[in-house]
Amino acid sequence: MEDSRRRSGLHDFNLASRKAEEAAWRRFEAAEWLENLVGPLGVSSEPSEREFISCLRNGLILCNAINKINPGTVTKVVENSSYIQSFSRESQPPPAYQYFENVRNFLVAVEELKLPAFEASDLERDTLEAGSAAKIVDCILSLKSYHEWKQMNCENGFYKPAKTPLVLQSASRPSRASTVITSGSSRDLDMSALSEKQLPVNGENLKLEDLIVKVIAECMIGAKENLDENLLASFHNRSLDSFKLLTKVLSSCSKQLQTEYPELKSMFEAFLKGSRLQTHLTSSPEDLPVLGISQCCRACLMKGNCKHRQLLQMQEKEFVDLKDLLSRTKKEFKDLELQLHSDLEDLGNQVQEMSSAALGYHRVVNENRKLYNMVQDLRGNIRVYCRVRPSFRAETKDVIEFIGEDGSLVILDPLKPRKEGRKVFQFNHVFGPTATQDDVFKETQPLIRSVMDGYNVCIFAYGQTGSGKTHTMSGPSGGMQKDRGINYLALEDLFHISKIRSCASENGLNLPDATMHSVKSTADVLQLMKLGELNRAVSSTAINNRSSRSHSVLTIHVHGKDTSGSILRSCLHLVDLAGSERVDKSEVTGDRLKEAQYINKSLSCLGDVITALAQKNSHIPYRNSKLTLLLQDSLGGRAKTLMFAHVSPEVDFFGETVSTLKFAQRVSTVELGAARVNKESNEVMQLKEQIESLKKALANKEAQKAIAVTERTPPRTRRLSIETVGAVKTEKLINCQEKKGTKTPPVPTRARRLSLEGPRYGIKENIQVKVSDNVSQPLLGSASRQKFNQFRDAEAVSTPYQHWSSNDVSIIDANHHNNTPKSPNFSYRKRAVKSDNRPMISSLQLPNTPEPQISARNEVQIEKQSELTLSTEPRTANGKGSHIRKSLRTIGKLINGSEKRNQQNLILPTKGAGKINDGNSPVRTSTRSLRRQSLTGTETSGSDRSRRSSLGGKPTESNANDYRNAKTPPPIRPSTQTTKRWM
Ligand SMILES: Nc1ncnc2c1ncn2[C@@H]1O[C@H](COP(=O)(O)OP(=O)(O)OP(=O)(O)O)[C@@H](O)[C@H]1O
Repeated sequence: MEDSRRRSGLHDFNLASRKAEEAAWRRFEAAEWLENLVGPLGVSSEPSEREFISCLRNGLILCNAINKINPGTVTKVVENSSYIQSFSRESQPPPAYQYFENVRNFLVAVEELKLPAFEASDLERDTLEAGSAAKIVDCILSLKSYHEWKQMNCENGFYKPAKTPLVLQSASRPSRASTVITSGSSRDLDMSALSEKQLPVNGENLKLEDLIVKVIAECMIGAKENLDENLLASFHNRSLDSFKLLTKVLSSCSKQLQTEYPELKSMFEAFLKGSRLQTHLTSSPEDLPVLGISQCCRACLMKGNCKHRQLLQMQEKEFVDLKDLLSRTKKEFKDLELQLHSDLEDLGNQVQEMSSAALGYHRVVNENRKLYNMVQDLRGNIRVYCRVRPSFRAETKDVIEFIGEDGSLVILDPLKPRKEGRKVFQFNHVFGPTATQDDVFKETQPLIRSVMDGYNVCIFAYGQTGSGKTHTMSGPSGGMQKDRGINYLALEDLFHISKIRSCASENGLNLPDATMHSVKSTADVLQLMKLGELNRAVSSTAINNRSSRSHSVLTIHVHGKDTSGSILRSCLHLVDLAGSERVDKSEVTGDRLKEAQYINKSLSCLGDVITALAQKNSHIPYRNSKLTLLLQDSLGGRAKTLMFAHVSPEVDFFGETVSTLKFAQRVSTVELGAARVNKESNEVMQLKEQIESLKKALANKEAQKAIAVTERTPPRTRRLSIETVGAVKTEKLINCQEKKGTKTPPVPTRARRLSLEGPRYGIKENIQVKVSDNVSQPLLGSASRQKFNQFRDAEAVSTPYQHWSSNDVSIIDANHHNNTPKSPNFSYRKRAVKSDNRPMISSLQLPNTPEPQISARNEVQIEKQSELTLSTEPRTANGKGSHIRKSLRTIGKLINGSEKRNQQNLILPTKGAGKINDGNSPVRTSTRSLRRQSLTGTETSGSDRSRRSSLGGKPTESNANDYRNAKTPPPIRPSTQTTKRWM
């Protein structure tokens, strides 16, 4: 549609331009003829319409021309010269009517000759319009034809005004002159005159070419007679262009020439051959528009180099090319559009894929972390979580560079270039400064809950002073509800589970001790914890204005029975360690300094234990401090252990941060073996009961014997062992050993030391808060236990299937305080404690003097004692004693066979067990003391030299004051050094 419109537009343009050229051609011809006839016209050889008309306006040329053809036709011609002569004086142009006279005379003469005329107004400048010159040109060319005819016929014949096809259009316009001339139908015109004419002889005035053109023109006029009206109509309504018309006319001319002028045929052909017309006649239809112009461009035709045609051809070609280009571009555009659509679709799909991949990635990361933790559990590794507290100094730079979701932590040494100063650590999880207490608890919850399934769990917070340990374990001070720590949340959770499990059994078996009610809610325990918090030593240092000056241990014992009747016993230690500190930084003095030294010493012992565990040493120095002894079950008893390593983000503490992270890294390599459930089958329970009673009987017997022997013979101290001596003897032995400067003071000595300095520093007192007498008592005496068992068994029968018939929680708050007020609600006792970190052999309490109230924990210790006895060869024996021992041995074997775990946990005090420092310790004494010195800021000597900084590392006396040289744990075997990363 568009194409056809464009094509018709182009066709119109071609037609108009052809017409214009045609008119110009005729005008030039007229001008040329007039010039030849009357002399120079004063215009160019190819005048414009305006020029042409203006030169004819005065009618002088026209009158002269007609007078030349028919002399005397216009008798009175107003000449320019005469006019000039008559009006030169005034120098004014002649009036218009003078010119009009000339024109009118000329037009009258033309009309008399029956030639096409025009109107005088056509010569007026003002009325000049496009095409008005055509009538004038027609008139002049008719005059020319008449002149030529007159010359040819020499007055012999009758002139018929020629009307060439080229003037048909102008002639078709209604005009007075044409009406006159063409009053008769054009069909009335005949060629009779031409048929009568004689061909001019060669060599006459006319050239051959002119002659041929004349003949052709005549033929065309003649042929017009034969032309179809329709053909002419087609030409007028532009469905037939001039070229086709001319072609048709020429072909009829050619026929006519052949028939009428056979002698001209060859000449005609020769003419066509030499002229461009030949080309035009033989041109292909595509050249038709071009031909139209060429026809009109007579000058070009004559010269033989028509530039217009070439130009048009080029333009046509360009046009075709452009059309091609357009169609190609359109196609390309469509292709691009399609491509764009498909690309957008692809992009959408890719974005979707990527988002689902990202979701998948996060899922996989979480899954991997869980699996990693599972593997760690299976291997029995201590879990290590790292927590970075928020920075208190916004203006200083943080050393924390990156905290990964996968438990990776990158810190940056502020004094080194970025690349070299970067240190990467890997933990089970890292909590950033924005992590909330709930976030931390959520990660810890599964571990805490496993205590309800019979696993021992220990969670301890470690780190530099002021790094947020207490915040994690207890929350902000003052017992605020908001941001409560793990201690509170864990308790709440445990009680919640306990409640759910006991509700699950409508007639559930409750523990027989009704007094348990006092700790059935978190509030009860919180009460206890508040007591503990009150008793905890807290003071201000340069680093932390509420610095804990003692370790805090909250132990929750859980007792329960599963559906098979097996007893589950587990405990949860929640430990908030006192912070390691560089005394030069904390700027403590006096008592605070001593506290700091004790804190560092006990942490050092913890480091020793961790190192020994990491190196899988055969001997683990648990007994080197009260702290490690307390945590023995958790650190080596196949318990689930979690450590929170706390770091401060400030640049000032970079050294401490690195050392804490290194220590934590080492802790994470410790393999404790897969955790085990503390389950005792019914059979074992019965056997234990038996052992209990036998043991008691044996103890009574031996005590009596010992007294008798003491009375008879003086003590032989060298042969006494700590397992068999009586209290009095032991006292003596201790005194003796103290005099000798032994490194392992026996129990009573330590107890005495406690009374002297214990309440002041470090772990001073171990207050065991017994939640319920009724809970504890059955665990002690055999009579009570039997009673308990009977009750339990009876209840067990009545409730055939319950996963947990009930859970019972007893609590040992091992906070250390100076003056513990006796609470009427709770009974408590001082445990075997120590004021320093020397070993406490709590398991060596004399069997015949059991404390009236003893906790579940003590119960365990008693059990160990009995096993200890079983595995140790008795010094004295009589018939009865050996009999009892025999049966005990048998029972012990039974127990040992079914309860290997207890055996593994058992610390057998062999002859060398009382030593503080065993020879197996991998770190040299001197190195340890140097490390400790760097931490405590004091010279160490004697037995203190055997201690190692918990932070371990290289000797640092040379740079003890450099905070960047905080101690690092001692190197561990390459096999354990490898940072574990989750798959
Ligand atoms: N994650 C945390 N978000 C907000 N405040 C915190 C965070 N961790 C620690 N703090 C704040 O930092 C200060 C020091 O924390 P905290 O007393 O728990 O340190 P600590 O390691 O127990 O120190 P110390 O060993 O001296 O007892 C406290 O004011 C505490 O509220």
